[in-house]
Amino acid sequence: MTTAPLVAGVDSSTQSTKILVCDAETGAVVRTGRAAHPDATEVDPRLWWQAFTDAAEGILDGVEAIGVGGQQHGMVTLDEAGEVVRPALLWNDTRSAKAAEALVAELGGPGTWAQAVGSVPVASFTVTKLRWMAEHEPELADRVTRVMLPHDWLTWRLTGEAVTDRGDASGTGYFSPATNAYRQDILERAFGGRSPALPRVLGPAERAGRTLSGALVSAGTGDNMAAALALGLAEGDVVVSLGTSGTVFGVSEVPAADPSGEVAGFADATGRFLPLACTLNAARVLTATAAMLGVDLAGLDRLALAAEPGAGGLALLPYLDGERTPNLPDAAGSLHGMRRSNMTPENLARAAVEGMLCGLAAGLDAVQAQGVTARRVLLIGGAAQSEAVRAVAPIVFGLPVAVPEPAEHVALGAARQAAWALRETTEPPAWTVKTQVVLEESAFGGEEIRQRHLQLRELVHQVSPHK
Ligand SMILES: Nc1ncnc2c1ncn2[C@@H]1O[C@H](COP(=O)(O)OP(=O)(O)O)[C@@H](O)[C@H]1O
Ligand SMILES: O=C(CO)[C@@H](O)[C@H](O)COP(=O)(O)O
Repeated sequence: MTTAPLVAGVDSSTQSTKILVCDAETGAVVRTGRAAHPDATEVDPRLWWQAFTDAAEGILDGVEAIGVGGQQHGMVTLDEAGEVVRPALLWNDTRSAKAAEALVAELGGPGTWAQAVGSVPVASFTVTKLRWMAEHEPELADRVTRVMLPHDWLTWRLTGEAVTDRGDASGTGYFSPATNAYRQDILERAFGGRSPALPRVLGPAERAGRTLSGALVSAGTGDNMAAALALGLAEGDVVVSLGTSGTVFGVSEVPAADPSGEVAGFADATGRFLPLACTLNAARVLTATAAMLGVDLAGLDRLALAAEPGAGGLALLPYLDGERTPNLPDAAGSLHGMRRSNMTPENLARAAVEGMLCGLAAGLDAVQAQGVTARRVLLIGGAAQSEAVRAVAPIVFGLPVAVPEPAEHVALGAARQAAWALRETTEPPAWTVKTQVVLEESAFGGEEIRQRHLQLRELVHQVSPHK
């Protein structure tokens, strides 16, 4: 009997590093590892390396190939000696919001950006962080000779090669997914005329290099692209991922260019495109609400499930960390519609779940407006494990919701990419994803909940300093 090679997939996301060691033929998970990241919006990349080595402790024996999926957009700056110049600014750091506004205006407005790089940059995008650094830390900016994304930096630590893929590159704001080329002019304009080196963009199954111990390393990609690769998205499938960020995306054969900025026209990890809408407030809305109510996440589920759909008229607009879509970086959350009769822990728990999902429902509309067909939602990410989220999602989305078997889908996709690079085949290996439950859509109450959420959004937009 021959045994299949082992491959490893790494998910270096906002809150933690997770590693899956998988059978390269079937994708069956053989071993797992995990380590936490600091809770901050700027993080020294060396802490990600530490988390990687902690999570990898004792599980990589016999692994022939590794792929790295990473949180998108983070700005990693390196000097001549390859040392980190400053802590990385993460996708959820909103300090570059003004820089984003200025850059959008300078290049000719949102439509010009959407055509140039597929997306209208907001504070999340790397290009705006470089502008912020050029303006606020010019002496540090002068020392920067190389710029990378989080997954690029980990791949570089593993192989010594400065490489990326078009999926993650498409979140920088200086790479065009439509032409597969960097926009050096945009990079230089943003970074005050400086011209740092950028990682070489590899094809989907190309090899980045080898680790010191000889394991092959694949190109790696952004975390959402890795999840899409794990799930092998078909036409009609739309993913809703509920991690630190909430994302909605589907695979497309054509690039998106949404001048409203609601949808980012990313590339995927297979040579196609990944139109995506992203909110800043997802799983942590639930942890914050649970803490406020003095319960754990299971307790929050029980409370939310004990309330009626619509939470008795209570609505939560969960802009707890500001918001990205809609672009309201300085906004705070709002609780609306309070009456003596509805101010119960049950309704508050329900309003948190509904409010979080309504933000994603707006993203679903926006992604569909960009030509993505949605016949079912695949629910993934940490908060997809919540019973209340599973109950409310089909109501709010008005679509059947399938929950793939619990797995770290980003790490799984990175492992699948590693197996693909190992085999050097034209298509990724045929791993199958099992669906755990399918929840039928429910027309009951969804439209009313969404409408109330939209009205509350309008109210908040009127008083927000950015709109
Ligand atoms: N059963 C659950 N109910 C609600 N939230 C959950 C549950 N299990 C995990 N989470 C949340 O999921 C988040 C982690 O999800 P994950 O997708 O790993 O995030 P990230 O990729 O951003 O690091 C945490 O905020 C955690 O509280
Ligand atoms: O910025 C985006 C997508 O554009 C985020 O989705 C990040 O990629 C972080 O992902 P999580 O750690 O929340 O999964």
